[in-house]
Amino acid sequence: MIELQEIEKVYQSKHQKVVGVDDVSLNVSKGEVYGIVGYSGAGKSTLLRCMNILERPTSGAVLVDGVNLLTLPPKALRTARQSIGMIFQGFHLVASKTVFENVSFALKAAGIDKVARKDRVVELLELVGLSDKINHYPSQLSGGQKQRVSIARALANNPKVLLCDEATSSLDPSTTKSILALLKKINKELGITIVVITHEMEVVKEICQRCAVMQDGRIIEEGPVYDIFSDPKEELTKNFIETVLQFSLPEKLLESCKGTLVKLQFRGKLAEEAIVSDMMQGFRVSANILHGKVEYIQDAPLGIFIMELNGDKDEIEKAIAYLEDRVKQVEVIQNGI
Ligand SMILES: Nc1ncnc2c1ncn2[C@@H]1O[C@H](COP(=O)(O)OP(=O)(O)OP(=O)(O)O)[C@@H](O)[C@H]1O
Repeated sequence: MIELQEIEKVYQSKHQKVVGVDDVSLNVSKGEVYGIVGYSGAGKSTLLRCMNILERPTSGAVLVDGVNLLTLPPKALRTARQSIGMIFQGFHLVASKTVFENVSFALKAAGIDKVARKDRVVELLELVGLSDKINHYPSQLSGGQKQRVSIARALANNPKVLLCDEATSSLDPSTTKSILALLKKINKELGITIVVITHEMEVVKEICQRCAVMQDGRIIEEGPVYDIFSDPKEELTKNFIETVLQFSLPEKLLESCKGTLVKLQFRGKLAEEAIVSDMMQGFRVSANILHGKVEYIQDAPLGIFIMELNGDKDEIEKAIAYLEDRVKQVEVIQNGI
């Protein structure tokens, strides 16, 4: 649905040159939710804005539904843009207009007549759960409600794609969850392709099927969200994963552990098997679980355990070999003292 080919965006001023996006190519498939994650300044917003030519890339090609937007004359580009909705962290609502007028405006701009506009606004507000706020002003709404209005406005002209620029970053955790649930519903029920940029890995975990990690204008890692969570390759990706999975142990606990510390990661069905108790029955070792959780990533389980093994060196080695054989992802984080 969206194909970026070798996108580069350079900001050139009199005294300096800043590379916002540096040679990025990626594909977002029709109907998927795709996440782009990175810290501030990584180039996420610039890249997202290149997808609807709010920002014109310095070089490269932007294909949306097979059409290279960079080759379109202004009028055709304006029409093509109607199939790409966008929402922002700051909502961008017009303060002096009611909810109805804010949503209706997008339809008016697309040349829809008054009667059809009214029906469509009512339908859209129902979809986002705000029918009772139709005559309210933005100042009378909470952050979550404002974002719902901006989602309704973005969907007004039946876009094929919805771009979300840090759409939940200014919302509290429970409002964030409800907005993410709404985005999920829009994706499932309306089949709209969604691209989200965020610095919150939790958002990626919650709604994305695939994601890319950006640093210094480049994509440093990309793949299915489950693979990124269960087997991150880059240090930065590991840091992002850590914010959700939090598998580090407190220093104090680490200091007091005298045994061998092992971290296990169970993918998919393995998370439901009794591997640790099988190991304890098979070998003369004791296992003290220091940390353990099963995280669900798009309904697929990912289990993480950190345990301390005690026993004879030989038995511990055999137990670890057994775990490696069954679990595959085993890391000895401290050898027994
Ligand atoms: N209009 C501009 N003029 C000059 N430099 C810019 C401009 N817009 C962005 N940049 C630079 O491009 C780089 C990427 O910025 P961008 O806003 O895309 O990052 P980001 O990952 O979205 O960060 P944030 O989450 O803080 O917005 C930064 O170094 C930024 O300073």
